Amino acid sequence: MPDIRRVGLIGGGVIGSGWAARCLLSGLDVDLYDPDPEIARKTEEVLANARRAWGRLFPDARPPEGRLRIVGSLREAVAEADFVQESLPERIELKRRVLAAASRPARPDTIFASSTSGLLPSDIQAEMAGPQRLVVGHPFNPVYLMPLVEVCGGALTSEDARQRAAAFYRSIGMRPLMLHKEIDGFIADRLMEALWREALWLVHDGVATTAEIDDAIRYGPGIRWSFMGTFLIYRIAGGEAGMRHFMAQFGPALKWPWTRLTDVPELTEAFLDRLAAQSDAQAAGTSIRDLERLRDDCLVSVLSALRARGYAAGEVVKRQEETLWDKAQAGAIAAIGDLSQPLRLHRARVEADWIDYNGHMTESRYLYVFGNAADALFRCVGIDTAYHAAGFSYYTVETHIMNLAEVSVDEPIHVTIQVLGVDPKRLHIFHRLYRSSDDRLLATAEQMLIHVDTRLGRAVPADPAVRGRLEAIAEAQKDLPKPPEAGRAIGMGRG
Ligand SMILES: NC(=O)C1=CN([C@@H]2O[C@H](COP(=O)(O)OP(=O)(O)OC[C@H]3O[C@@H](n4cnc5c(N)ncnc54)[C@H](O)[C@@H]3O)[C@@H](O)[C@H]2O)C=CC1
Ligand SMILES: C[N+](C)(C)CC(=O)CC(=O)[O-]
Repeated sequence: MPDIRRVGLIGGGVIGSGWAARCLLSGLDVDLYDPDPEIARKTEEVLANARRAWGRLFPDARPPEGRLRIVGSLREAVAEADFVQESLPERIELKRRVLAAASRPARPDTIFASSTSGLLPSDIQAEMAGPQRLVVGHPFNPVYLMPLVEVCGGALTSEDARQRAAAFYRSIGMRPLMLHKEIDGFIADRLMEALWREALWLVHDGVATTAEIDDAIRYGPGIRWSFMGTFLIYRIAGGEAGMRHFMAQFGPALKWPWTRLTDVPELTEAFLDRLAAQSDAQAAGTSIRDLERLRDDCLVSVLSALRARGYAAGEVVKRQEETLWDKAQAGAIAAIGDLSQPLRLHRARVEADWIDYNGHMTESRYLYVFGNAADALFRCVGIDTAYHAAGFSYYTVETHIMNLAEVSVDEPIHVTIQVLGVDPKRLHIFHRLYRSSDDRLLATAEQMLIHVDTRLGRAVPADPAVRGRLEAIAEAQKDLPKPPEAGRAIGMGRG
């Protein structure tokens, strides 16, 4: 197959512009034909959003962008293209006619793909020159971010065309799902359509509002679906006995009025055997407890990302965290008892996304962990959400980290804090980060923090009660030896 360098796009609406963005950001040239007089502006606007999103997803891994040419005819869009993606309105006669016309001036080896959401490729390819090269490549909105593309051939499509299309999609960072049967709506739209039809009935019957139905998805099963789909999640829900047990428990509900979709398959032994066998193969020998841990880790990742956004389920998690902090903080300093030793206030586990290409915790995560440890100290001396809401906080103005040993994924770690000095506006602390399994010292950090009025943006004295608690710690620790790393400057010495 010749390298795909130039992509022809027919139609540049919601989906066509998404294809343009994915291809251009992957470094490919794009020739786009769309008779809409606003096409240049609309494509540029989508491209700007796509650049923004890719800039966050792949900050340093971006090839030079491809060149976008908005062309004035179908012929120009396909004549030099190595691959053509059609994203016309969902009308079979239009797609059939335009693709037939586009197939003639194109090179005979150019693959054609249709973005159709559910029309059959056999119906689309009928009048093309070289119909064997037409596949459906059904994407998801926004095309520049969603990895899935369903690849479906028609009666005349060659296996070579399906494979070449799949290889192209992989090369631009997508996950092709190869359909074994040509079927209206393919796989994903069939699933979404079932949910959609049920949702419309719920609104129609006055059972729930559109917002309530969306909440039922986004605070609940939608979060799990994003990484495990439905079968693996239900396998876990079947407990140690897996899918067989799940079907025994919930199979009868298929006959109950739980849905408007009442046409359900008979649960014959043969069908149940097939389900259980496919589920076993999917789990590939992973135990139920391991699957539960994988599910939980993915949920934590998704919920943490949403928490950072403070959106949807992330907003609930954020509020819960604040409540937990405030509860944990109440009387925390009294609970410590002995303040005379460095305070062990923060523990964590090295997460998979903290690991860099060297296979150990990446440098920015050291500061992240020390920052979390300082936050734990603040909570323990009375700086809670109300304190922040009143407009007061400590800001870090200087940090010196020394990395002393490596740490790998999943290892438990903890931090101790020694208070080196406190005055009305300043706080001088020293962190030691340990691997908890063997108390190996991994890193140290010295920090200077300033108490600020966050609204005025300037240093002000800390609340007397907060300062009193910090001074009590400093007083209790005054006889501890000064850490040798504290006050150290970076330099080459005499070599
Ligand atoms: N919108 C969505 O969420 C998804 C849509 N799709 C599929 O993608 C295809 C396109 O859908 P959208 O982008 O949503 O539609 P759209 O209406 O946003 O875009 C269609 C574009 O085709 C252009 N067009 C009309 N006649 C044309 C012609 N003769 N030659 C060239 N361009 C022409 C229009 O000016 C318009 O810009 C459909 O087949 C749809 O089923 C697939 C996945 C998701
Ligand atoms: C609504 N839709 C059927 C056009 C949706 C799709 O085909 C895929 C998507 O992006 O949801």
